[in-house]
Amino acid sequence: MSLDLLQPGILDLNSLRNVLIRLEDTIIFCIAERAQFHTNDLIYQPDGLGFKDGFSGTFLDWFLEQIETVHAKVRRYQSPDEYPFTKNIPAPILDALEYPSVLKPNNINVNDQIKSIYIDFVVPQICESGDDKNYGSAATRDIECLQALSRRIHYGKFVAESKFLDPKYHDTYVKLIKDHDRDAIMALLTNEQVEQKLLERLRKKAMIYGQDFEANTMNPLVQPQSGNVTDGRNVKINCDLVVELYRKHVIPLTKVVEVEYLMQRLD
Ligand SMILES: O=C(O)C(=O)C[C@]1(C(=O)O)C=C[C@@H](O)C=C1
Repeated sequence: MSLDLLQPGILDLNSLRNVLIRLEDTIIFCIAERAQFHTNDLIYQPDGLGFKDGFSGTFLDWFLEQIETVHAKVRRYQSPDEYPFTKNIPAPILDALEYPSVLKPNNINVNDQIKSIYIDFVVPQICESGDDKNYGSAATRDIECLQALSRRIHYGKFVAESKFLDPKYHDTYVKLIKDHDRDAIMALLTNEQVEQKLLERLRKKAMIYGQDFEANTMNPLVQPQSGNVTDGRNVKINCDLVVELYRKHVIPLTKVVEVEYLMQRLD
C-alpha cells in the first residue's frame, strides 16, 4: 500500500516518474534475491508438488492465494496501485480507507500476462536450471518479484490519467478515445527519450546493485578505469536480462495499461 497515493499532487507526471524510478530498484533487488535459487520448475507445474488440502494448481498459485487472502483482509487491494493475482479474494476485515478518487473506475488487471512473462522469460534466465528443493524460498521471492512488477505496470493508469488531464493534450486524447484509435493513443503517450534514458539508467543500476562485493574490491561508486565493473564479470544478476525485461515487456505492458485505461476513461 502506498502513501504516495494519499499525497496532494499525486498526478504530477514528474512525481509519478519518480515512483517508477524507485520501483526499478525494488525490481532489480527482487530479481537478485530470486536468482539465489534454482529454477525449481515443479513449483510452476499444475499439481507439481501435490497438495494435501485438495488445492488444484501450481505451488506458486497456492502460495499467492494464501498470501493474497491475508493481504486482501487488511485492505491491500483497496489501494488503487495494488492488484491481486488471485481471482476470488475475500473482503477486508477492516473499514475501507479513504483514497482520493484519482482514477476513473476501470477493470484493467494484466497480472495473468505478468505472471506468464515472469515464469517463461525471467525465471529461466536469472536462475540456474534445476531443483534445489527450496520451493518455499523460491516462491516467496517469486511473489515479491510479481508484486513489484504488477505495481510498476499498473502505475501506468496514474501516468495515463496525468497525461489525459494535461491541457496541452486533453482535447486530442478525448477525440482519439471517441474514435477508438488505440494506435494513435499509443503514439501520443509514447516518449522515446524517457524510455531510452530509463533503459540506460537501468543497466547502470543492475551493474552496481548486482555486484558481488566479496569478489570485487573496487568501489562501485567510482567510475571504473577499465572493465571489471562494467563488463559484468563480477555481477550477480544478468544486466542484459533486466534491460530486456523492461524493453520487451515492462514498458510495452505499461503502455497497454495506459491505452486500455484511456479507452475506458470516458465511460
Ligand atoms: O513516463 C511516461 O511518460 C510513461 O508513460 C511511462 C513509460 C514507461 O513505461 O516507463 C511508458 C511510456 C513512455 O514512452 C515512457 C515511459
